Amino acid sequence: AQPSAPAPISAPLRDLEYGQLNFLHTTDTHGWLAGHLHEPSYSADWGDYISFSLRIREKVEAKGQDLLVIDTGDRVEGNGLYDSSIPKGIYLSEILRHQHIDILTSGNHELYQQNTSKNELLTTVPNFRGHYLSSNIDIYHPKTNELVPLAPRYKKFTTQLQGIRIVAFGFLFNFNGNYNNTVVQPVEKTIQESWFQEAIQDKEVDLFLVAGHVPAHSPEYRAIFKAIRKVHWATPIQFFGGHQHIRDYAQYDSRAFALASGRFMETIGFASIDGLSTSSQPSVASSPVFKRRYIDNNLFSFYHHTGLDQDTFPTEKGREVTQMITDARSALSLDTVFGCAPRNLWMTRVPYNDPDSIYNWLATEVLPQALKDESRGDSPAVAILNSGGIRFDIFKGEFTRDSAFIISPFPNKFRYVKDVPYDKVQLIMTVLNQQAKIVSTSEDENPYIHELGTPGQSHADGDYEEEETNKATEETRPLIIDGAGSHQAPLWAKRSDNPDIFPGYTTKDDAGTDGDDTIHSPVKNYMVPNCIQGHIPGNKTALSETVDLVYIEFLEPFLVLAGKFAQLDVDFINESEEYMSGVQLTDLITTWVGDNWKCDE
Ligand SMILES: O=c1ccn([C@@H]2O[C@H](COP(=O)(O)O)[C@@H](O)[C@H]2O)c(=O)[nH]1
Repeated sequence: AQPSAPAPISAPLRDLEYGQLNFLHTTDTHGWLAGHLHEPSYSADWGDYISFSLRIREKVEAKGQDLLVIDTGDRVEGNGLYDSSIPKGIYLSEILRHQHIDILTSGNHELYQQNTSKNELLTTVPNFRGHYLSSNIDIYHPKTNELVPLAPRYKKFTTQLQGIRIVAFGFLFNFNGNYNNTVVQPVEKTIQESWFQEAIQDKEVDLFLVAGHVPAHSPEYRAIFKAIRKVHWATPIQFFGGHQHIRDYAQYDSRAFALASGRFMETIGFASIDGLSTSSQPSVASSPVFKRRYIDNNLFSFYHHTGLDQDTFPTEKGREVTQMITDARSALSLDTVFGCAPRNLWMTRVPYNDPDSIYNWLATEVLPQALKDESRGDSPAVAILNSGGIRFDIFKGEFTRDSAFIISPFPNKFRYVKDVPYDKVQLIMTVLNQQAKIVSTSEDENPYIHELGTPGQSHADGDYEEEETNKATEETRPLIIDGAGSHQAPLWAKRSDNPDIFPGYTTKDDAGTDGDDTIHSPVKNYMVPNCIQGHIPGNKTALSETVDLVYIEFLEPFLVLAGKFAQLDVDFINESEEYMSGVQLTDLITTWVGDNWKCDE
């Protein structure tokens, strides 16, 4: 773990249930390779994960079993380790490559910016040659401008020890927010292509392995499942997915399961299958048995599952990578302090209009006080942000350069159109928040396009409180211990009634409620709107009838549609101009923090 990471806390654990074939899975790591430096439950780093997978490999191979390591994308955007370097990702790419990954795929975040996908093609794909798969993404090659697959479409291989014959694919969900140097083909169309149909005709297959940046429960995975089942009524299928930032496990039939392993290096997913045929034993009598476990990413869990301790667990490679991360964080000055947060500010743990909501803080303090384009004189403005652009909580204590990128990693600037009737702005807000389907930018029924809000909640089941004004009660508020001095406050505390249990993941999935390795008490979450607004009154106290409509540029395609619906006669693309030229939301936040959150001497 990193030198400043908190020590993990002991807790009751469920064991891993190994099988003939075992998997470790990460997804949506978003640059958090240093682990969480304020949360003991997730405080292991990528070096520890490397040691963990090496130790698990030793353990399973000693029993003649196999291990495969999977990563399903969104490795970038979301942490200073990736976003603060110039160019972005130079340290992250080097750190990542030290993990042996058997199958990896691209997420949507690898494709938002031109440089990110270019870096994927020229650096990450070669670093993981033979392992990176891209079944439905093409890229215009930066040198030839020819449209080429980002990586091979699929591969067939056999496992090292048992010779399990696997056909593997690597998909991305039907994403259409990519920069125009890449092309994402819808999954449903891709599976009609001849290469896919030929790949699934193979009769010498013991397992289909579908890795992808695709939710475990999704129309895309159902389509792939159906396509394979048309040809193979009984061959086991193991899907690995992601994108929604949740722990999830979907059962498609008794021989097809999908695992999603959370977000931000909080979770190491584990899956196993027993009862598979192999090249030397092509038919098996029994049905395969599938298992899953979500491991909290910390050393207490890692020691427990490997049966090792602080002396015997670390590997040389793991230690080296931990040091690489420390060096990179130092070179990037990620611990530079901009100010000290006087309290915790939450994304979804309190209602969004609560004084402790990060969105309330942005709407009532940061936007009104820091967003001002001098060239607009006294003109009042209403500024709109999508809540999904904010990615993490702020903990009481030091607010660092790393915190800024963790909260707001995207290089999004502000734009505005002038003289918009205030009532039209409010109508647009209603459309964005309540009529998500209307602002779908796709002709097709696309279940992800309206993800203006925070990733997990657009697909939340019963875990989110709908009632926005509902106040969290004492016992449902996360239990906090204030950090000493100006240090950040850790996000945990043991409960006095049950000293072994503290708040964390309590996952419900298609296999039940016993998936998490660590037994936790639940944390309550509240729905937040897709978009929030801040009022910038200028020198006037009351809002006049027309305002500057200021918006974060990510919202533009959605505003075009919402504007039409609100019968606002504005051409957002051609009539808008930059507001506070060159300033990004991240800059606005850091400036406000520097001006307002002084640290006590
Ligand atoms: O420039 C950007 C890019 C993305 N967003 C927000 O992020 C989600 C997608 O993130 P996932 O991790 O893939 O869920 C997107 O829907 C936006 O809400 C952004 O605000 N700005």
